[in-house]
Amino acid sequence: MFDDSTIVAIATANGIGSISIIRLSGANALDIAYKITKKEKFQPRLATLSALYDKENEVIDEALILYFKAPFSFTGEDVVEFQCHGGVAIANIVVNEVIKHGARLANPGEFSKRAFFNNKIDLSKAEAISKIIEARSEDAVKLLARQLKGELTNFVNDIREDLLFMLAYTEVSIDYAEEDLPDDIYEQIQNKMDKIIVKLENTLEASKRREGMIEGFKVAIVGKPNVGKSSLLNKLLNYDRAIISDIAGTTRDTIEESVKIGTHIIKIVDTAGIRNADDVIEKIGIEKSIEAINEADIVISLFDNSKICDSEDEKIINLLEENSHKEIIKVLNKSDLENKFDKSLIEDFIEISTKEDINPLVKQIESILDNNTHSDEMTLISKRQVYSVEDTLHNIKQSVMPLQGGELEFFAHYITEALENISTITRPYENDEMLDVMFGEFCLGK
Ligand SMILES: Nc1nc2c(c(=O)[nH]1)N(C=O)[C@@H](CNc1ccc(C(=O)N[C@@H](CCC(=O)O)C(=O)O)cc1)CN2
Ligand SMILES: Nc1nc2c(ncn2[C@@H]2O[C@H](COP(=O)(O)OP(=O)(O)OP(=O)(O)O)[C@@H](O)[C@H]2O)c(=O)[nH]1
Ligand SMILES: [Mg+2]
Repeated sequence: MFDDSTIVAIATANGIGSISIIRLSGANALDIAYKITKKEKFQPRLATLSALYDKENEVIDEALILYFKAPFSFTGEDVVEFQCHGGVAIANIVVNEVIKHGARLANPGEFSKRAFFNNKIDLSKAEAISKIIEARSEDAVKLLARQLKGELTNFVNDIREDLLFMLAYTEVSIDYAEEDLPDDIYEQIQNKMDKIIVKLENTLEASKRREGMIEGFKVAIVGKPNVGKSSLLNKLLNYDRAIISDIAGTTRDTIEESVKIGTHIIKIVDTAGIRNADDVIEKIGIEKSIEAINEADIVISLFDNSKICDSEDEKIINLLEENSHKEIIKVLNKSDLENKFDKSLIEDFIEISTKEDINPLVKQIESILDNNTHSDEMTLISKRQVYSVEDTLHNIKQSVMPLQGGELEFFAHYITEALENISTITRPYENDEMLDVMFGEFCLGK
């Protein structure tokens, strides 16, 4: 499936740090380590201090050597790690020397790919590793760590077991006479089927709700012109990102920036003001605001507390009602000025001023995100996983009718397809291209 060359890469980040790790994997890893250290033996899994030499016998560094004897390593092959002094210069010299001794530079994700093909990790775990490295919030890390520890693997295995049970039903029905089968076998199948359907639907729904945990939840700030949307964005970011002015229509395009709130990463979207405009550019801006509402996980709807509520505000209140399934936070801004807004028109609002402390709003955002993330529901972490579950669900639903009609061959056909689809989450077969693309997206040295 891949060549058996010995691969090498710097495993640590490219920059200044106290230690750099160079990782080697493959049949020649140990031999190369002997040559570079002039040693004759390494005890597996025991850190050994040694000088490293180049081909001219000059000392490169003093390093810790760690040998993992196959198959008990991350990749399942012989692995040697050189834990050197930090910085990119030493690490590059070591890599070059290792290459001179016959290793080649690893491709992105190649260590993980080998771990996968040697059955050390399945695909769901490989995906978790890849995403954990890029995760920007503690929440994302915790979610991904669960998948790395096998939560999705177990989920897939449970479903596979149930599907196999159902498939076995068709076998026994063919092999045995009707009267030898348990009376309730059909109900048992139907019960299992209903349970799987609910389980898969819940997982898809929970995963959709928690999509933002990895990439960041989207928070859109909307309102009519001049209510202080850009001022709020700047305040949340803690720097002057957007231009602010008292001229209505200052922001014309949407602005998106990431910031951390509590343990969550959010993407804040500042939008153009929503109003009845004739100006073409402004109209586009308004359409984009509506789009931002559609895409957002949380909508912050801003009103000007120093002005009397007008038809433009009402328009926004209507727009919010159309989106009442979303998390909406209604905010009365400019509360430092004389309050003129008719508060009976909206419920559950927060009063703030972007000139002062906006903590009540931040707390509210945090609490919504906490509620959406702090649960142990099974969560899918990639589009690939979502598609597999959707396809599986589809197959199972297709199998219901044939089961009821006693067409057991058709029933078995759909259940077999469901089995294949759910299995692709952990172990896709005959799909080299997809695997190449996937592992190619991993960071170098992983
Ligand atoms: N120095 C170092 N730290 C690291 C890694 C590494 O490769 N090197 N990892 C790289 O991602 C992660 C740890 N993951 C690892 C996973 C499996 C094995 C391993 O040797 N597995 C063997 C033995 C298992 C055991 O002793 O329980 C095996 O699976 O057979 C090593 C690291 C994070 N930290
Ligand atoms: N007194 C007071 N003025 C504010 C407050 N927030 C914003 N402003 C002022 O209101 C004006 C409009 O602020 P922006 O942040 O540009 O408003 P916007 O909603 O982004 O406006 P558009 O981009 O035109 O849609 C500016 O002059 C701000 O300084 C506030 O809490 N109190
Ligand atoms: Mg603005």
